[in-house]
Amino acid sequence: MTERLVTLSDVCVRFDGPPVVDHINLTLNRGDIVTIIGPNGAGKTTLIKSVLGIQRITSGTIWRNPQARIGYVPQHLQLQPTLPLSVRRFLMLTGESADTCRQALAQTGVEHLFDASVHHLSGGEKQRVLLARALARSPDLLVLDEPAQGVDINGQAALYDLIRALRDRLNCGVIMISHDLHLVMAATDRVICLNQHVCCSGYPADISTDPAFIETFGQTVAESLAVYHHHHNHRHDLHGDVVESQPAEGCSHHGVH
Ligand SMILES: Nc1ncnc2c1ncn2[C@@H]1O[C@H](COP(=O)(O)OP(=O)(O)OP(=O)(O)O)[C@@H](O)[C@H]1O
Repeated sequence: MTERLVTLSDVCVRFDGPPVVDHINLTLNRGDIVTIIGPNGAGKTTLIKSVLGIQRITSGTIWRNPQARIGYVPQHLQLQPTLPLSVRRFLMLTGESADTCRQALAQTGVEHLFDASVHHLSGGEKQRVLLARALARSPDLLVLDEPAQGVDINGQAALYDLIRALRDRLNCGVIMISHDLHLVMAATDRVICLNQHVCCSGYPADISTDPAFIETFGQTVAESLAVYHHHHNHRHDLHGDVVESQPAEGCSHHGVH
């Protein structure tokens, strides 16, 4: 059975000028992987901060499943460089036990870094440690703001594979922001192309031929993604049964359900 984790209804966020997040409707269910793409300044981070409840919305409503635990990997992590801090201590700041933290680190493939200094991690190691911190809470919903930043291309593919595997293992929902369109096309279930409002949304393969996508990213980018057109036209429920496909939804000011 579909279990709803979060629903945004007609959500707008405005700072001083025009809305940064403009009339967004979105539902995320357990088991979904939804990726938000869009140009710089499109409101992606503001949108996921609204999902988390750390960004006040100007209008609309957000419903969160009260039972759902949320794990968050932020875009930037500011650590005081003069403060000695091991990965173990960093993870235990979540309030979870050393055992739980070590297991979370094992799930992201970097258990050997348990006693390393957080200040000496490579880009890819840091992202895996941040992911482990989010996993330590056994989340029902994982919220990831550019999880593959600072990671080389092979590492990025591995990280997206890991996120999919974690979704399968934990049966959680995932909402993330990504700038790597090729990896998004290959590794996500549903894409939302955001430019303040939802330009288009749907399956990755359908999205790249949507006029609103081409307008946002340009013909060259859209053509370079043509390789993904051999898409899956169905998906499976938790029992492996085929369920109805969802075509891409074009045009502005539309929601994603
Ligand atoms: N607290 C704030 N006060 C004022 N303006 C803000 C605030 N937070 C974000 N903005 C503005 O809202 C717009 C959207 O920012 P946001 O960080 O959501 O974009 P983004 O799509 O995540 O961008 P990027 O891809 O560059 O990370 C930007 O113009 C930004 O300057």
